[in-house]
Amino acid sequence: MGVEVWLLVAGVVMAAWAYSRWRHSYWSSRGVSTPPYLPFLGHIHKILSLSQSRWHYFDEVYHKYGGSTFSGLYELFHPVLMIGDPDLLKNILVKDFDHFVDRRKFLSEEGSISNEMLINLTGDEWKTLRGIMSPTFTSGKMRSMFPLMCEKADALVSFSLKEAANKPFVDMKVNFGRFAMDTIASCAFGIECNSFKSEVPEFSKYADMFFNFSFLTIIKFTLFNMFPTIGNALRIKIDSPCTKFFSNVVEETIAARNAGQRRGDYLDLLLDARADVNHPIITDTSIVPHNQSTTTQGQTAQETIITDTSIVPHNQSTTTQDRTAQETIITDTSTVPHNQSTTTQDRTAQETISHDSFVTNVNSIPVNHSKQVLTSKSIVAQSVLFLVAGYDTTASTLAFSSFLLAKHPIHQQRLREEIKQIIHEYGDITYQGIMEAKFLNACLMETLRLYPPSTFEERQCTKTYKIPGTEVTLHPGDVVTYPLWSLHHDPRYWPEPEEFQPDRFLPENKPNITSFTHIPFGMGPRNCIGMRFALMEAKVALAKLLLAAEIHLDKNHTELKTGKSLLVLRPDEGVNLVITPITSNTHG
Ligand code: HEM
Repeated sequence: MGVEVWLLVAGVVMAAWAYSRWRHSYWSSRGVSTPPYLPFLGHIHKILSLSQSRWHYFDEVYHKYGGSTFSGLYELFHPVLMIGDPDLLKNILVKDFDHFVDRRKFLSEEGSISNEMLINLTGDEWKTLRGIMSPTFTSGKMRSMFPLMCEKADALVSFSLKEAANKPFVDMKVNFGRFAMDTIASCAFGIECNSFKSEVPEFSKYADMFFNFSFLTIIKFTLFNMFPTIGNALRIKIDSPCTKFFSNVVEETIAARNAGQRRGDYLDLLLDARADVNHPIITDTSIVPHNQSTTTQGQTAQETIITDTSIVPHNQSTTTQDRTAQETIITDTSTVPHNQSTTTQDRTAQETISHDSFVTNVNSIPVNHSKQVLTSKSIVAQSVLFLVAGYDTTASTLAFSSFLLAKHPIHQQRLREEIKQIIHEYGDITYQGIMEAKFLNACLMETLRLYPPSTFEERQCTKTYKIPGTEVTLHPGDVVTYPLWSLHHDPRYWPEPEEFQPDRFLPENKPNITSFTHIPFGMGPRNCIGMRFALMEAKVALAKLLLAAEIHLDKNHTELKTGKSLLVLRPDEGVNLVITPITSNTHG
């Protein structure tokens, strides 16, 4: 090769290197420090590492590179800001939410229903859909789903006891998975998947696929999202076969509903939004709770929503429609202040899910009613999302909590005593009793602190935003990530952070908790929409299980392994427990 060619190659390399340096000066030019990074790659090799889960790398950034306040990262050239300061998070997730309404879109191939799921929607589309879906999770709806949850929990207990009679230990992760799937399918869609009746439950098998990301899938996914046009041109497929399976199930169920079988459940809410938003149809209101203010059987879905939102004070001056929109949104933010007029159990519901007492400015997130019409595809998308989003998260939470309670028999016995006390008071496991069970709530909160299924979350900046108290300005498109796992394990907020100490979450100790350091469901108007549902079903399952059996660690499975799954936190090798039935003599 001639000298000219070498010079040309050297010139191209230097220009590329200078370009990379320029792109990677995004954070330093704004006064934000960054962990060491590689030219061109930035931090992507760390974020997508095969040898280390993402939350472990984030924890390193949090502790070593300023992430506990904020630290700049690059996914190739794309800037991502990690924010670990609870006060700043409060601003981003709640106070200045209107600058961070969106999450980064994670696209799948063109035409995929994943692109239409709530989790992926942005701006007005998200607001409208969230407003439609939220009424599924009001306290009234939870109360009406309670008997179904109890039925599924009974099935879980008898199945687990039967297994325990024939095996030295039972993998409770698998059984909680069956329970979570049966509960969601039954409560939201009236589908009976009978997971306890088959050796390999079909629904759980497909839902598992959704979460078993191989490294190749993550690479394909990342590249596709960085270069969607190329991804589509190359016809890269990201959707897992599970999406097709669940779509078919939902489509069949919708066909049955169209033929007249209505239940007033989640699916009907979506179908009503498709049918005619001003005159929604509820032909069978059996699942809708009876309320004092309910007048006629044929009341509209919107009226039903209003009667459900008993935890929110009604603003006399708003019109019915406005009130519905506001209440719909208020009820799903865990930041609503306690109100004098709320009933005991509703207040407990709020306390269960929040230690924060400041207001989200819901008026800043208006809902446009005229657009509340869903396409059939969107309905299928939200239904599939419901099935998969609530499955692994809830099953893992239950598996982790059962492991921790087996490891700490004193807490297990204390919890059992609390449940017996509730039965003594209410005659049975009731909605109200469960809502008032403080130690049960504390055990779940502490489990979610130690093992949050989602270890980090994101928001995308939608309007130019100066981070309060700094000179740093974020621009539309910048991504903010918050390290849930690190906040939950930070010894500054949680003394002896690795210890299972449920008492931290008892009402008398809640003043010691720093706001925004325990956020397993996220926070603010875009928090987890299924939080109440997940907590209620987890509480019912734990209560029923501990009442019927003692759980112990198996001697060969005393350690919990996590970290194989690179994105979500779950027990890698199940949770194998020895289950000993409690006879009726020892029961009372
Ligand atoms: C223990 C169980 C669960 C945990 C720990 C959990 C956690 C989370 C977290 C951390 C987020 C993101 C919040 C944020 O960005 O601030 C989220 C969002 C979401 N979750 Fe859950 N979740 C659970 C159960 C459920 C259930 C049962 C459902 C459905 C019934 C569900 C449906 C969703 C949906 C649809 C979103 C997206 C909300 C939106 O973008 O508006 N989750 N969840």
